[in-house]
Order: sequence, then structure tokens, then C-alpha cells
Amino acid sequence: MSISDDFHVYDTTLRDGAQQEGLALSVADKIVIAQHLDELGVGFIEGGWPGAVPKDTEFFERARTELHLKNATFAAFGATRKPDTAAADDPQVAALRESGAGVVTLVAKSHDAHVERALRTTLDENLRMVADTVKHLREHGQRVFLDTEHFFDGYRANRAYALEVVRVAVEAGADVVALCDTNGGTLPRELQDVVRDVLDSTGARLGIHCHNDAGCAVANSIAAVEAGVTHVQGTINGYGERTGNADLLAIVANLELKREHELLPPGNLAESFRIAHAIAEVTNVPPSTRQPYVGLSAFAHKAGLHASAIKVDPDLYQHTDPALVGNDMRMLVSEMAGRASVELKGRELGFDLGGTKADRDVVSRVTERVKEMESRGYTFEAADASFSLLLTEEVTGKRASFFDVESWRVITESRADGEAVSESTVKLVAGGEREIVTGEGNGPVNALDHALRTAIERAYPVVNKFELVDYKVRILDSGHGTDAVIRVLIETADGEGSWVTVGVGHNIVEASWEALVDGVTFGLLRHKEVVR
Ligand SMILES: CC(=O)SCCNC(=O)CCNC(=O)[C@H](O)C(C)(C)COP(=O)(O)OP(=O)(O)OC[C@H]1O[C@@H](n2cnc3c(N)ncnc32)[C@H](O)[C@@H]1OP(=O)(O)O
Ligand SMILES: CC(=O)C(=O)O
Repeated sequence: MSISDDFHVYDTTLRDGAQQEGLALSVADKIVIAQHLDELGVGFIEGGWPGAVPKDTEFFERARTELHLKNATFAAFGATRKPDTAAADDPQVAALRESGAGVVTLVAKSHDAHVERALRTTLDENLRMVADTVKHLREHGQRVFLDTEHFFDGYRANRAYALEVVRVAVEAGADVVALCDTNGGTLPRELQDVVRDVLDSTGARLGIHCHNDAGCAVANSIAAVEAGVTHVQGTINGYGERTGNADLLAIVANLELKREHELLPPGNLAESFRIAHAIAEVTNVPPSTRQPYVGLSAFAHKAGLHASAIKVDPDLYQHTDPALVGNDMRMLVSEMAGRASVELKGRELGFDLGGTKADRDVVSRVTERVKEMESRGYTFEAADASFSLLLTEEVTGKRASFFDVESWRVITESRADGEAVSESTVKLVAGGEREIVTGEGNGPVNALDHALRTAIERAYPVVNKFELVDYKVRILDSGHGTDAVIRVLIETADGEGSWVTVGVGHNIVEASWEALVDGVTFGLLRHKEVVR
């Protein structure tokens, strides 16, 4: 059952979203995504094109027994009957009928040139294809929506014919006619004028389906709603053919937060962030950090002047409260930080630095050090753990340290079997004991990581939980060739969370060692080991 039939939130992630380059969903993936969509509370889930794509046929079969939707109705997508064939005899129409979906969304041509050149039939026969197929499915008890492909381009080329397709579909029993900006090139004002004309001329219940080729898919969808459409199609994370479809979560957030529509069940908008990221895990497409509302950077503030105003009131630099979509505000500390950025970041990390003159001095020193270090290649916005160590150092007056390193070295040897293996030796004092440890690895950083953690494990057994999970190298100032500055970011995890540290140097191993030591040090602080 749809939440509300007054306004349709129609998701096509599993059909048009799956048309994105590089995105390939298994049937099991589609089932998991459908569960997330239903939990979010969309009204309709377009599951695919049964009869054309074997996985989609299987999806509808399995969905019937495996999915018990609370909020959504499934829609099966497919084309109108072939030219000069009875709808009842068309095997693809049969697949739609037999899909078990409560709704069939038929794609139909509404642009005269497409009818004549792509379908290779007459304008009249295309109208009969629409009417026959809609009637046939209605007679079999299915609700029918019609997607009018290339509607806006078709309207420009032959308004009368485009409108006739809409009228014929409604007369035959289609509940909704979705106007599709298939090539995604229409701009909002023109789109709105067309929607108004179609509403006035046909009285049809209209929907909108936009692509993002001109960067206007969300704006066009909102413009269409403002002009009177009551059914809006889109995909999670804006997946879709070419530059993608309209991002459904952004549309819903805009309409709920800025136009007072109630589209999802109460409270569900705040699930947007979680569900967008959960679906990105399934699609295996890295989520864009800059995605409106649900991107990791959507409420991340870098500029010092922004932070200083946010300190007074977050609304001064945010268009909405991130919590409403399940996201969080974050402060980024970098060379562009001012004292307010450092103070707010400190608060995020558990340091209250707003009060005394001593606090203000700490904030000023940290701000200066960050700017100076970033000018040498460090970056703190991606390395919260290194920033936290720097801040702790300025607050307590000493660098957190659990061991004294005497020396380290690493060699890489090419062996007779052609394998290159690295071996390192680390000498240090930890827990009052001098340790001399060697470590092997498939590369120098791996070998150093093993040796370092082995050398301190007697004093701090918790390091056995630590694991280096990501390692990124960036050559800064690459014009200097092998003399360039190298920045290394290391992510360390302990099974409960992860943290990132940074190291910089002219030597990649030296930069890595700095990031490794910070990584272990921050991990020990996290586990409340006592600093010497
Ligand atoms: C705008 C959109 O995104 S619509 C969704 C598009 N999605 C897909 O295409 C994914 C699934 N598609 C498929 O599996 C295949 O393309 C199929 C099964 C639909 C068709 O495959 P094939 O029969 O091998 O033909 P092909 O892919 O070359 O398409 C051309 C045929 O489709 C017909 N066709 C094109 N558009 C339409 C339409 N809107 N309605 C009905 N038929 C259409 C053409 O007339 C041509 O038919 P013909 O071979 O009888 O002359
Ligand atoms: C139907 C569809 O996906 C389109 O016209 O873009």
C-alpha cells in the first residue's frame, strides 16, 4: 500500500538507476535495496523490466515470496506492445502482466521523430499501441502509469502530438502520465511552462521523470511539482544512465523541508543519510561526499569565517539542520581555519576551549601551528587523529608518547623467486624495557608496522587489535621529481572504529613512519592507556 495516493514518491533505482555505467546489481542486491526503499517509506518501487532482463523477471518472482512491503507498491516497467501486434499476443506485455506487480509503468514514445525513426511506425499506430496496452493491463486488474519518453523534446517538435499521447493514455485508463526529460536537457522555466500547458490542456494526473544532463534534474523535478505534478520519480544517490536521474532524496528533502509536503512516514526523512549510504554499500559505488543533504561534506565547514559565524548560530552557514536528514555538522581544520574552527573542532573532539585566557592562547597556538604545518604539506581535515594529538599537546604542554624510539630501518630485498620482501628493525624503549624487533612485510610500510606493533605489544597488548586498513600517498609539488614532498595518510582500525593520521617528508618511508607512530599513539590514547 502506498503511504498516500495524493502524492507519489516513485523510486526507479532498481530500473533506471541500474542503467548507470559501472553499476551491476544481482537479484539479491535488488532485494536488499528494495527493503531499504520500503523502510525509507517511498510509495512505489520500480523493480525492473521483467521479460526483457532475466534478472528482473527473477526479481519479481522472488519479491512475491521474499518481500513483504510495509509502505511501497512494486511497479514493473516495460514498453507498449509492438507495432501491429495485439497486446494480448505480445510476450513482453505478458511478462508485465505476469510479474505480479500492482502497477505497470509503460514507456511510450511521445516524440513524433522517435515514433517514425526509432519505432519505425506511424503516429496513429503509436497512439493505438498506447491505448491497447493500457486497456489490456487495466482489464487484467493492473494499475497503469505511463512514462512518456522524450516528452519535452517531443512537445517542442510537435506539441499537438505530444498532448495527444497524454490524452489517449488517460482515456485508456492510465492513472498517471509521467512526463520524461529523457535526454535531460530541459531547463526549469521551460519545463514548468510545458507542465502547466499539459495540465491545462489534458487535465491528466501528471508525474515527472528527470535526467541530470544539464545539472537540473532536482530543480526540474521541484519546478514540476510547483507547477502541479503529484508524482515524482527519481533514484537514490541520483544513480542512472549517463549523468544520472534526479536524486530522489534531495527532491523529497526539499519538498518536505522547504515546501511543507509530507511525503515519507513521519520521522523517516531522518533515515535519509543512513539509507543512502547503506544502498551505496550494496551498489558498491562510492558515495559522493558532495551530494546534497546526505553527502559526508554536505554540512562540513572549512573556512574560518564560516566557523566563526557557526559558533554564534549554525543556521548562519547552513540551509537546514543536518539532523533532519540524519547527517551531522562537522568542522574541518586546515590552513583556512581561524580560531573559531579550532575551538569548534576541539569541542567535537571533547576539549572545551571556549572559556579562559589560557584556552584562548591554546586555540591561537594550534591555529598558527596548523597553518604553518599545512604550508609544509600536512593536511588535518582528513586526519582528525593527528589534529587531536596536536591539540592534546598544546593543551597538556607535552606530546602524548608511550615509547621512545632509538632507531628504525627498513630494507627491501628481491629474492631468487622474484618476490620482493621488506624487512625492518625497530629499536625502542616501551614499558621500561628496551626492545629490538624485526618485522617482515610485503612492502616497507607493512614491515615497519609489524615491527613497531611487535616492539610495543608487551607493554601495550591492545595494539594487537590495531590494523592498518588504508594507506594513501600523495606527491605534493611533483615538479621536483624524486625530491618532491610526500604526504601519507594512514587509517588504523581497532574493530570498534578507525582513525586517520598524517605524515609528511621528502622520503616516503619517513612520512609513513610519522603517520604510523601517530596512528599507534592515538589508538593507545583511545584505549585509555596512560601516557608516560
Ligand atoms: C528511456 C529509457 O531508459 S527506457 C528503458 C530502456 N531500458 C532498456 O533498454 C533495458 C532493457 N532492454 C532490453 O533488454 C532490450 O533492449 C529489449 C529486450 C527491450 C529490446 O531488445 P531487442 O529486441 O534486441 O532490440 P533493441 O535493443 O535493438 O531495440 C530495438 C527494438 O525496440 C523497439 N523499441 C524502441 N523503443 C521502444 C519503445 N519505447 N516501445 C516499444 N518498442 C520500442 C524498436 O522499434 C526495435 O524493435 P524491432 O527490433 O522490432 O524493430
Ligand atoms: C522512461 C525513462 O527512463 C526516460 O524517459 O528517461
